[in-house]
Amino acid sequence: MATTQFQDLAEARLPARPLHLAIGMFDGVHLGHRAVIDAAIQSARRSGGLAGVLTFWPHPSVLVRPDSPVPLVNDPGIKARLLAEAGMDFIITQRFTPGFAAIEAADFLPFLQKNLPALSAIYVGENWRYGHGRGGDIHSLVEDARARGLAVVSSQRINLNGEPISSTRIRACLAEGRLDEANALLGYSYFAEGIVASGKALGRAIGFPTLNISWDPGLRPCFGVYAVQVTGPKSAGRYPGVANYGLRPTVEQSTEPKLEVHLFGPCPFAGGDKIQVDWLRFIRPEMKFSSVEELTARIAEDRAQAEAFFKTGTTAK
Ligand SMILES: Cc1cc2nc3c(=O)[nH]c(=O)nc-3n(C[C@H](O)[C@H](O)[C@H](O)COP(=O)(O)O)c2cc1C
Ligand SMILES: Nc1ncnc2c1ncn2[C@@H]1O[C@H](COP(=O)(O)OP(=O)(O)OP(=O)(O)O)[C@@H](O)[C@H]1O
Repeated sequence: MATTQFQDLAEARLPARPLHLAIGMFDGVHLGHRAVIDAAIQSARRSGGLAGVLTFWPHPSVLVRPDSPVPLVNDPGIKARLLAEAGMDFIITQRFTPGFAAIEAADFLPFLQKNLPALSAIYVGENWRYGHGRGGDIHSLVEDARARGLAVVSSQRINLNGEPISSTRIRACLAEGRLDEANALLGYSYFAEGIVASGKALGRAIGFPTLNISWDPGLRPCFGVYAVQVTGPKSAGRYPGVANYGLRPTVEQSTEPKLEVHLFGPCPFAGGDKIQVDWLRFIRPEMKFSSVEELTARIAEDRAQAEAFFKTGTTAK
């Protein structure tokens, strides 16, 4: 079944089948989120109901502290795609307006039931908070739900290496170049999706042609060099390469980071193609070199390290 998307609870028109609703921001759709999502999907499949997600846009921090909102791992389109791939039947991206934020915890379930009369069960993590000022918690939720004939399925916090998995932890890993940990927490390889644009063609001149990708993530990962794998429209293959994400201080003065990928083999992609770049291993931080020759020599080393990673799973020389 194709996933149906709604921009607001008030617009959700769903068949009269029991609704199993997972609720949260789900930025990154990480392994902890998957526990909540999978519980909803399994119950829906067992009971002949529908599984859906109630998520929000923008992030609540945009209202609470507009000067420093939380930078997001996923834009709403990517998040919806990940949730659809997980098996969700519907996704409601509720606008997080001042009016919505003002709903008191005690009024939250009545509000949900008014918009989703077939609501049967709610799926959240045990630490989930809701309502104005995050006034409601799992205890109030269970109590209110029982009184209203709703089930609550709460997932225990999933940990990695003894620490809870969270979007916050993943953001810190990505920003600090701890890509292996970020990927382990996500349960998939962090990726960028964008359109191939034309570069300055200096890459070709120095022997390392690159695909320049238009990509402007909310959360900017650590500027640096990564072993990557590219997929795109022209062929079913996965193309290994080495990427730089950053400001390219050796060759330009810019404040807007760019993502560029040098593929090891022939490149089947051209300007205008939409490609996905999976980030597999952090190699080094971006640096300012004193000459293009020094940069070129270093890129040759980066390429060798990335090739070694694809052959042996390690980047050690
Ligand atoms: C593997 C790799 C590593 C790179 N590392 C750096 C770096 O540390 N510092 C930097 O200023 N530019 C770095 N670059 C960016 C180069 O400056 C850039 O690829 C080159 O100028 C070509 O740009 P163009 O494709 O827009 O012509 C790197 C590029 C690649 C492919
Ligand atoms: N590690 C986890 N284990 C189980 N459930 C989780 C875990 N992390 C989040 N959840 C649940 O998934 C839903 C979406 O969570 P939310 O996006 O608020 O999580 P988060 O990853 O903790 O984000 P942040 O770090 O930005 O606060 C919520 O119901 C939440 O309780």
